[in-house]
Amino acid sequence: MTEQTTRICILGGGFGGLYTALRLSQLPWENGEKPEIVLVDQSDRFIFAPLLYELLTGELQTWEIAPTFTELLQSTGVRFCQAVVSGINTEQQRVQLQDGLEISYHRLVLALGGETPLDMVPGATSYAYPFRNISDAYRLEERLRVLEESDAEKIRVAIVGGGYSGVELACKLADRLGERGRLRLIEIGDEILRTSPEFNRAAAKKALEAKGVFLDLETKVESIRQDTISLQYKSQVDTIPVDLVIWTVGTRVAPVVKTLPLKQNHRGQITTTPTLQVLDHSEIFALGDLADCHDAEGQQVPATAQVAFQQADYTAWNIWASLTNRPLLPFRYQQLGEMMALGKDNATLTGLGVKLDGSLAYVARRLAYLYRMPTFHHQLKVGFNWLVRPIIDTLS
Ligand SMILES: Cc1cc2nc3c(=O)[nH]c(=O)nc-3n(C[C@H](O)[C@H](O)[C@H](O)COP(=O)(O)OP(=O)(O)OC[C@H]3O[C@@H](n4cnc5c(N)ncnc54)[C@H](O)[C@@H]3O)c2cc1C
Ligand SMILES: NC(=O)c1ccc[n+]([C@@H]2O[C@H](COP(=O)([O-])OP(=O)(O)OC[C@H]3O[C@@H](n4cnc5c(N)ncnc54)[C@H](OP(=O)(O)O)[C@@H]3O)[C@@H](O)[C@H]2O)c1
Ligand SMILES: C/C(=C\Cc1cc(O)c2ccccc2c1O)CCC[C@H](C)CCC[C@H](C)CCCC(C)C
Repeated sequence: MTEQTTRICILGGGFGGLYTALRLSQLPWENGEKPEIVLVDQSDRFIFAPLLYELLTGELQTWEIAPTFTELLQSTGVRFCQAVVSGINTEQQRVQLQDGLEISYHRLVLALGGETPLDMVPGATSYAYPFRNISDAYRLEERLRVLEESDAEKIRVAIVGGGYSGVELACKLADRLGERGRLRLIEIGDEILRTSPEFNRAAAKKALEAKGVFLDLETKVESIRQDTISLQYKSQVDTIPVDLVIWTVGTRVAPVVKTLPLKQNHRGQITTTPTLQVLDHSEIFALGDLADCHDAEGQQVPATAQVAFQQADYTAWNIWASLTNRPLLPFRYQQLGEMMALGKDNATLTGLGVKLDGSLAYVARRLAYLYRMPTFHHQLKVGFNWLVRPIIDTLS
């Protein structure tokens, strides 16, 4: 009788899934122990979301922030399968794909991330633009191009959500649109960037003010139409003409995750143990935005790339440990700080005892993200381009 190779199936190739696959491929598997690693994603590209805004300003190109999985997984031994996950039979340990194929697994990694809910107010699904992935960025780019080519004197943009995405988008778009832009940032609370360190919040407020972005605080979006947005402020509703509404509020787990017979919290996130295993299913690991995870100290971890990136190391290690009869490690989250883009030559950074803003923070943020990019080969390609491109641009 032939013994079947152990198969690890990773669903989702974002910060959680891709980095788990890469780490797993680097672990010291002994001869004959090396499992088959399969990474499944609906897209052909990994997306480095923290740098997604830079596509809109032309500062970066698609290949830099969204390399293909084929390129990234070259010579790692990880098999990539481009497919939409439609279900999981947790009893038979089989993943169902939309094209009808099935993949059986010995260990399963759930890392499907989240999506932006557009059904929070009437009209948003039809008229608002989300900003989460490459298709969103391309769709938004196309709308901006049409507006820029129109003969309208002003381009009126409303950005819903004064969190990180809303603030970063507002600053980048203000720089792109220049004098033609009329931007407003709509925030339901009485403060933007509620969870940010004071230094970053102050730098962001200063940048928004300098760029003339109008702040609507304590303001709720009532509804969105093709060319208007209705805003409620202190029980009064105003309807304002707009050319573009961008929706950045909320993260919801994908519908396929909701259908799984696994314990979930009120937001649909899957409950994990500190070792990142799913309750009652020690063969299934969950991480990133879809996981409800309390770390070794009992702290609930936020839904960020920084967290998913760190969880990937633990997930890979714990899968390796579970297959080689070693003890598993509880996830220890290290909050290293946060960085924010505040335009085409401005950023803010608070972390590891360092506080920076302006162009220095801009460069530091770029370097810190270069260091976080997947694979040394991709880092080299991108880093080389960042060094050489300004020289070519100056000469041409
Ligand atoms: C514009 C933007 C900027 C951000 N900036 C930062 C930042 O600066 N710092 C930070 O810490 N966090 C940032 N975040 C948050 C961060 O991107 C997420 O927390 C992080 O990506 C979560 O990682 P994940 O692996 O859970 O999911 P993701 O990285 O979203 O990956 C999920 C993957 O699953 C795939 N997938 C989904 N459903 C299916 C399906 N049914 N079948 C097959 N594949 C599927 C997707 O294609 C995707 O590749 C930002 C988010 C956005 C939108
Ligand atoms: N640079 C970075 O580090 C970075 C960049 C992007 C994303 N991220 C991470 O990715 C995740 C998502 O971030 P995000 O910025 O996209 O979203 P977010 O953090 O959820 O921010 C959304 C903002 O919108 C507000 N809001 C909620 N409902 C609203 C409504 N109906 N109308 C108007 N405003 C409303 C929220 O206010 P309340 O807070 O009062 O609810 C919050 O300020 C977070 O975990 C974040 O840390 C990080
Ligand atoms: C705040 C820092 C890291 C946290 C962090 C934030 C994210 O948004 C992530 C997204 C995705 C994956 C991981 C993370 C993540 O870990 C970085 C702190 C950086 C330090 C404070 C110092 C940075 C030094 C520069 C690299 C060099 C500066 C040179 C300068 C221009 C002279």
